[in-house]
Amino acid sequence: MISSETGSVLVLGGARSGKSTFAEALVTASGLAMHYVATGRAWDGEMTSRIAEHRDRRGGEWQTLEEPLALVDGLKSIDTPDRVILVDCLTLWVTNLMMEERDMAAEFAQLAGHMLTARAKLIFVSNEVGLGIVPDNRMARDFRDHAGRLHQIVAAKAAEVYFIAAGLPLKMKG
Ligand SMILES: Nc1nc2c(ncn2[C@@H]2O[C@H](COP(=O)(O)OP(=O)(O)OP(=O)(O)O)[C@@H](O)[C@H]2O)c(=O)[nH]1
Repeated sequence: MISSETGSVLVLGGARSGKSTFAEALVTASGLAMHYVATGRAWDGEMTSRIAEHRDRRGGEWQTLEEPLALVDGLKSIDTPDRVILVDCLTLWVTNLMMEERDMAAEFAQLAGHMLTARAKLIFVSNEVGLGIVPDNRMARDFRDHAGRLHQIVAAKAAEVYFIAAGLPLKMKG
């Protein structure tokens, strides 16, 4: 039997699959105060314009928190039951943790622990990066493995899990 331990949601999909738009719609439908936790960084002009596009789409009703590394601390700082928090996205968080050579298992365990006690509704967006051919460099293989492990941890705790492809959601859990 598939079980869940929290009211959280995980939304997985490929690049430009429509996963962020789908997750944003879940947030809007919740009727709760809308918070966006961005793990991305504007490291170049292209990312800056992608971020600007996201901000325009969200509009002024959202509160945005940028937490490239201290994701759990960020989530704890706004953890009240009247809030829904969209975390976009777990894979960029994994990238940032790897760049800083953090203890991945410890970071993932901390997030899983927070999911069990969170009072806010949590919606996680992440890239499914494990479907292609085996990457030819070690770092990309490690990244793919860390992301896969994190997805399993978060999916096990989540009440609902969706996979998005071509803008269409497939409900996998809940
Ligand atoms: N720093 C920061 N990053 C943001 C903000 N809004 C969005 N982002 C980042 O922008 C990233 C999404 O970029 P895109 O490349 O457009 O998304 P995508 O995954 O290709 O496309 P979708 O599947 O449609 O979501 C997210 O992972 C966020 O971390 C913001 O206000 N500040």
